[in-house]
Amino acid sequence: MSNKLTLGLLQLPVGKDVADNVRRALESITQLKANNPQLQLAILPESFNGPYSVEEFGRHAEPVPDGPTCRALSNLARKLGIYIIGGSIIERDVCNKLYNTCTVWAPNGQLIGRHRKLHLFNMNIEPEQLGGVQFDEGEALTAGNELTVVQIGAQKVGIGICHDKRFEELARLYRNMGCSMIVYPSAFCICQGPMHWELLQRARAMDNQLFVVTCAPARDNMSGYVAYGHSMIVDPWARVLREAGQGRELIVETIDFDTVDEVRRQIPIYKQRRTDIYNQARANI
Ligand SMILES: O=C(O)CCC(=O)C(=O)O
Repeated sequence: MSNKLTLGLLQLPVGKDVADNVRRALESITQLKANNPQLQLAILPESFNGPYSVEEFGRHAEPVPDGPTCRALSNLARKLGIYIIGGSIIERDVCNKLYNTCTVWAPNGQLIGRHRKLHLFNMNIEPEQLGGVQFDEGEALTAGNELTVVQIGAQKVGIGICHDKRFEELARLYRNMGCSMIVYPSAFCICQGPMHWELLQRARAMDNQLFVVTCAPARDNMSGYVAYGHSMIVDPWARVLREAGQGRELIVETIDFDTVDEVRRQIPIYKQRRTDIYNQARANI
């Protein structure tokens, strides 16, 4: 099996109307595939079908996988014969709990992964700091409890959502589970984005020697939560391979997973780790 994968990042605007957002996502993926027949995987942003807002989550929540957005993604994956990492949507479960959920679809339209955001975004940066940001997803959402690894072609891919990328233990576990790429649909805002967005991705890529990919919404200065944009592909050397700007942008890139082995062979930190010492120290904390 080829060690290459052609993926597309769809940095799309997200408005108030769910049907419009979904239609735009479907049309954009269809167009991207028409222009790039080699496309194998399309990736959407966090909360791609509705506003990223604690007050609005309940309004646009849907069942997974039996809601209209999931059905549309499944049909499109099958029609185009590609994988889709469906950014995230707000999921309403049978007990009426809400989750920030990423669904992953195979080229036959089957659901192969459902990741409920593990680390809910909770931050209170004071206004003096770069405009500040106050956000607490926990006011409306419940955190997931499971890691999610999906098989995409020959690769194992770990899934996280936005704030999940701040937690290096999660990325480490994905690496230990055999992943060669982690995909984080995301929506950082313009406050902490410039400080931490690229750094976090490069750090996760460097520590774990794998590809790190994010897809963010396009910036809308009039929305309540102004997204940073800058969807990105970072390679296992921790180099930024591709980076979007702030507006609507579609990126297509073919990545070569031989780079993963190349880096792991040349900088063999995983053979050098002193887990004996770490475990001993951990037991004494
Ligand atoms: O961790 C951050 O700084 C931002 C997180 C975020 O925007 C999110 O989880 O949606």
